[in-house]
Amino acid sequence: MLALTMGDPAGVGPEITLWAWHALRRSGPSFVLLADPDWIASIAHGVATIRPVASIAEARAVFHEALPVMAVSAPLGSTPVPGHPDPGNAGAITASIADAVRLAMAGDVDGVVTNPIAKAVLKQAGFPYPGHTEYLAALTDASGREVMMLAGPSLRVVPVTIHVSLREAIERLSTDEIVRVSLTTVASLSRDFGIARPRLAVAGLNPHAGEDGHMGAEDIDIIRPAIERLRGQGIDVVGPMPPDTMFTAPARARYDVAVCMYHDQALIPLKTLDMAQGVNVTLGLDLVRTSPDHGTAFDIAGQGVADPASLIAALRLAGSIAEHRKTA
Ligand SMILES: NC(=O)C1=CN([C@@H]2O[C@H](COP(=O)(O)OP(=O)(O)OC[C@H]3O[C@@H](n4cnc5c(N)ncnc54)[C@H](O)[C@@H]3O)[C@@H](O)[C@H]2O)C=CC1
Ligand SMILES: NCC(=O)COP(=O)(O)O
Repeated sequence: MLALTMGDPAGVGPEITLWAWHALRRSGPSFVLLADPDWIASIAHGVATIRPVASIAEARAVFHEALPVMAVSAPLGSTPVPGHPDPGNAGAITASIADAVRLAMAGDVDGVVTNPIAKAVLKQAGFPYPGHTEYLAALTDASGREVMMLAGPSLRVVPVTIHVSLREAIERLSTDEIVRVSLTTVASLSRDFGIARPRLAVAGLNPHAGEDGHMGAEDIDIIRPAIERLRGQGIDVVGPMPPDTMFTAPARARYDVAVCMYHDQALIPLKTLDMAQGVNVTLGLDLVRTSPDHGTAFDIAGQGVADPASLIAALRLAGSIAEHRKTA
């Protein structure tokens, strides 16, 4: 049993949740939605039967016949309108995440799957974190240990720096941080994905990975020493790879994960290749957390055209990681 957060209720989260339940109700993994049961029931439109539940045992018992919904510890500020986010709902959105984490840390659920939130909307309401990844780390006393991975059928990527400007990403890049992120990634691929000896490809930062220092010094001064340290620890690693050619099909066949230097270096190839099936996984925490790779998609919310595939993949991957951890 997994806990699924409500995300921004004005985004596509609610409708893809209904379709995800429809797709998984027989095969699982089972999940309980943390949201306002009356509001979800008002939008279910025959796609799903909604069942308010007060316990995980109850959720487990009803999942094959109804989508179990557990009330969030903070109420909605207003009735959600698709495509029109309201910062007044930030309290319920973030409480849904905190409630899910509590259930996971207590061992009541096997993991947390999050629906998309709009960072700017939460910021307007005073939410101090740049995204789920950092909030989940804070909630589980693991700040500084979190790592973001995006995994799809064609590619896995890990950005060393996450939700910061490009300028700040370059300033923050360090040998220690590349090593930390890489080691956490290796441990997770081995424990959570069953890859005994993961092969890492570390991206360069600059064009042509710096062209021997003629196009930037970071590849030589920061990235190469990290690769040498990782090799010294027995890790199968190559790099710094010229970023413009490391995502071609023949290059991808030679590694299990690309360690990238900044958010878009990682997420552009991932979403270009695997948008519909990509899953965001948080590594380095004491709980299992996945989410769809896409955002709130306010432009199409409520129109009945949102694709639930990435959320379904996120639920399946969380179930699979939880199983791997139980048997590890
Ligand atoms: N895990 C999370 O909570 C994430 C949240 N976001 C947030 O989402 C908000 C919007 O971000 P955008 O950059 O516009 O990205 P987005 O992923 O919401 O939308 C980009 C494009 O993809 C389409 N799209 C997204 N999901 C789709 C789906 N399930 N089916 C069909 N089409 C889909 C949208 O209609 C839009 O044209 C931002 O506030 C951002 O912070 C973005 C990424 C992840
Ligand atoms: N672009 C990925 C993203 O914004 C997801 O971040 P998070 O909310 O999972 O931390």
